[in-house]
Amino acid sequence: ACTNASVMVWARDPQTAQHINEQHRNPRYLQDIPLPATLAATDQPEQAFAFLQDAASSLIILGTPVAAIGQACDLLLRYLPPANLQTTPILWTCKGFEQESARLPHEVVQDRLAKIIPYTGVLSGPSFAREVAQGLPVALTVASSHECVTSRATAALHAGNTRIYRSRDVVGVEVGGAMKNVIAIACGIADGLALGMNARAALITRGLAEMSRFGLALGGEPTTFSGLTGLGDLVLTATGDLSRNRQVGVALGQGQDLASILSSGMTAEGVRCAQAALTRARGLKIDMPITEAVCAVLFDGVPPLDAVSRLLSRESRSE
Ligand SMILES: NC(=O)C1=CN([C@@H]2O[C@H](COP(=O)(O)OP(=O)(O)OC[C@H]3O[C@@H](n4cnc5c(N)ncnc54)[C@H](OP(=O)(O)O)[C@@H]3O)[C@@H](O)[C@H]2O)C=CC1
Ligand SMILES: O=C(CO)COP(=O)(O)O
Repeated sequence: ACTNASVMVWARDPQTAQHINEQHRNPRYLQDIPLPATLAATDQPEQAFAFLQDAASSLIILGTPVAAIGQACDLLLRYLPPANLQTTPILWTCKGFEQESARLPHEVVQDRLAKIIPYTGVLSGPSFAREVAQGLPVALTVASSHECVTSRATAALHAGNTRIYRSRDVVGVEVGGAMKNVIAIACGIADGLALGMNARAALITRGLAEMSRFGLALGGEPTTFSGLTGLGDLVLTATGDLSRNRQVGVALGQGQDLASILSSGMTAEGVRCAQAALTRARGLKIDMPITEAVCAVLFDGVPPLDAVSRLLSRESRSE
């Protein structure tokens, strides 16, 4: 979707890789969208990394959910050629907190790669995969503490209908990406209950306040939360029907139970990370009423309307 650069996809499923090479479509995701002729796939990590011949101009993007980011790092450590270790930037796209450890993706990556692979960063922002694959306009942020990472990512991805903005605020960008999913579930619940557009606007605005409070406490910068990866992605996910997190919320609001909603195997990172985010926020003494309400509905069997009543019955406060 970005440039005419050659792209090699590593897929863990050999049949998926074969199908991509032969049919130029992904049989599992967005099957209706033809893939560019410059994109090839393999299930062999050695073959994927051998593709990175020009270490100076290559870029690796880890496109897995948060739950697999540690495994993806292990794969890099095992198979990335020595020439690439100190030169090729690694970006990830996942949005959330790790379920068991409540760590942000960069904390997982740092733990695994820091001493061996220095150049890492996060790619985030409002970007439904379907629209990106269709080549529609999109603006994203790449954040890293290394300028060489943001400039390489910009050189590789900023083209045509794709705009790349640069940031140094990895924490703020990751907190925005994680929390917008949780708030999108809350907005979906409100819409599933037909509570109206005023309620949705209130949840987005107070959700942004919640995201910002939490993000600042974790070390993010204030302006990041009004940017693409904060407000931008929050508005997209909370209001756009392509959002899987929003879809989960709508179904809950309409009375379906969580197990049946997730039975298709759909990825909804907000479900996976809401409890971890809450645990981490409590440790920092940050008040997160909307996240608490979402967790109560997801995990404690609280009926959606009761969770809304709890939110509404909170004491009045200054904005
Ligand atoms: N979809 C979207 O619009 C956007 C998603 N994101 C974020 O990016 C991340 C990924 O999202 P998305 O692509 O939608 O998720 P999906 O679950 O739809 O796809 C994830 C991909 O990761 C692969 N994968 C999962 N686990 C592993 C593993 N252990 N080892 C190797 N590969 C693995 C899957 O392989 P397999 O097919 O074999 O299961 C699949 O190809 C999420 O955190 C999401 O929030 C960010 C921006 C937009
Ligand atoms: O992150 C996304 C858009 O930026 C995709 O949102 P969902 O994971 O809710 O589909």
